[in-house]
Amino acid sequence: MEKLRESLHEAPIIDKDGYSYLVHPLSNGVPMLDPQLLREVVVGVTRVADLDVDKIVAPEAMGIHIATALSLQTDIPLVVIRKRSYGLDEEVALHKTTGYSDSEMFINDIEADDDLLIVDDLLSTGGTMAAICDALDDIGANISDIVVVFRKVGGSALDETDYEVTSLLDISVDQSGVTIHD
Ligand SMILES: O=P(O)(O)OC[C@H]1O[C@H](OP(=O)(O)OP(=O)(O)O)[C@H](O)[C@@H]1O
Ligand SMILES: Nc1ncnc2[nH]cnc12
Repeated sequence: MEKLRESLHEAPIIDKDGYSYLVHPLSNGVPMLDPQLLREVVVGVTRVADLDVDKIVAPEAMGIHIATALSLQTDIPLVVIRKRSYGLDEEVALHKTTGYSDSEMFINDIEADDDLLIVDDLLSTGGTMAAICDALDDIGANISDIVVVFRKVGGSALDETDYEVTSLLDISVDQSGVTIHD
């Protein structure tokens, strides 16, 4: 994970009403995402993830490019959990909160008994992932694995659940920069 580590030292931090927010190619699409970095991440995910699944699931927006690259690499189909409703039959809505926002998301085309790998760029409060896991569980899907690129240390909403998250790097973020926790 050499490129991933290096990239964190160059990443700007912005203040979102007192919340230190990492601006990183994988988490924001800016600054420019180097294909070699994306490749390193996809290889990293394939090494740790359970790939014996029916579908890769990624939340809009910044899980999408990671999950797309992973889908191309593994031939596993991809479902995106969207921030907009399509009003399709069986669409499931969920409410998610992060450290700086509050919004709805919508799940389509996940069925009971689907085996799923959930992929996202970053886990912070865990508000997004916990809401997604609850909704997928209500549908009756089986969450086989959850992999994120970055996990902010210090505890998350997932700690109170049975779901385990694997991260490529554990980090903390404050105004002075990013610390990697090995
Ligand atoms: O653990 P949490 O506190 O829930 O934060 C993690 C979530 O926050 C970011 O998404 P965001 O909602 O900012 O949307 P984006 O992907 O469109 O940037 C990130 O991509 C994760 O999905
Ligand atoms: N890019 C980011 N940096 C820090 N915390 C976050 N929580 C969600 N996205 C984040």
